Amino acid sequence: MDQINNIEVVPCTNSNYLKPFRVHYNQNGTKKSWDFMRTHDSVSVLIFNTTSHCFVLVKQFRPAVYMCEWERTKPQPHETAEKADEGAAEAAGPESQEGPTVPEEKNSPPQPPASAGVTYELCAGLVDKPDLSLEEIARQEVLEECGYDVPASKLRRITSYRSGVGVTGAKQTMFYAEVSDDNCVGEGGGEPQEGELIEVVKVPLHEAMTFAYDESIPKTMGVIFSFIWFHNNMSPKYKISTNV
Ligand SMILES: Nc1nc(=O)c2ncn([C@@H]3O[C@H](COP(=O)(O)OP(=O)(O)O[C@H]4O[C@H](CO)[C@@H](O)[C@H](O)[C@H]4O)[C@@H](O)[C@H]3O)c2[nH]1
Ligand SMILES: [Mg+2]
Repeated sequence: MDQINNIEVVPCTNSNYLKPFRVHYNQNGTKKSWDFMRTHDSVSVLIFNTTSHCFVLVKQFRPAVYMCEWERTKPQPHETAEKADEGAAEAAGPESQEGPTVPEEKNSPPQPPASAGVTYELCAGLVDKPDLSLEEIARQEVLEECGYDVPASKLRRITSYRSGVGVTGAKQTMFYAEVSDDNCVGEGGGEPQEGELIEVVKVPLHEAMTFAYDESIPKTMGVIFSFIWFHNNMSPKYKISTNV
């Protein structure tokens, strides 16, 4: 289990990963504006191991998810005794540009466990290498994060879609990779020099649909969609019956 401590939230003024903007525009004669972030597009890969009949997922600590959980478990302003500060606190908000915020204030509940920020995801990565094809980026992620060496030509494109239409509008392209134990050349786990701490986890095929709809298991939409895609497109080949 990861140890998460010394948390401090500060304004993000300069990032290699996201840039906030405000766009002004006229829509059908009405003046409007919208705040959004520019980020990288991404790829994700549904990996199915034909030796063990398991899906191969990754599990990792996501700071953004953790901070959402923290916010959710914090008492609402009307529940705190600090009525006088309420207006200012509400106007500024923890993520405002006013300066650093340490979430651990008096009256705050104890810090949530690290597990509150850990999610199950498809193997995925940012499209941040302009000279590489999406397939090649996906191939590298499968190797780095999950330890399977599969040629880019064996990746089947499932579809692409917009992730986060309100905030980023970024496109994610999803692939399917069939692997066997023979393709396993390492443990995966991500690039330690990039600070990635990824756990590779297997979900048996016969448990996939229950897993997909179990709300107590935090996961991405990609996991749910791809399991259903497999169910609709590949299940006959693997002769399974699932109860959805
Ligand atoms: N975001 C960020 N902020 C930092 O401050 C920050 N500091 C370092 N990094 C580094 O950026 C790299 C990001 O890793 P990946 O290329 O594997 O991309 P993912 O984070 O897996 O994101 C994909 O998968 C997600 C799940 O399906 C989707 O939601 C995303 O759309 C999709 O891109 C890692 O080396 C990480 O150490 C940061 N990354
Ligand atoms: Mg990744």
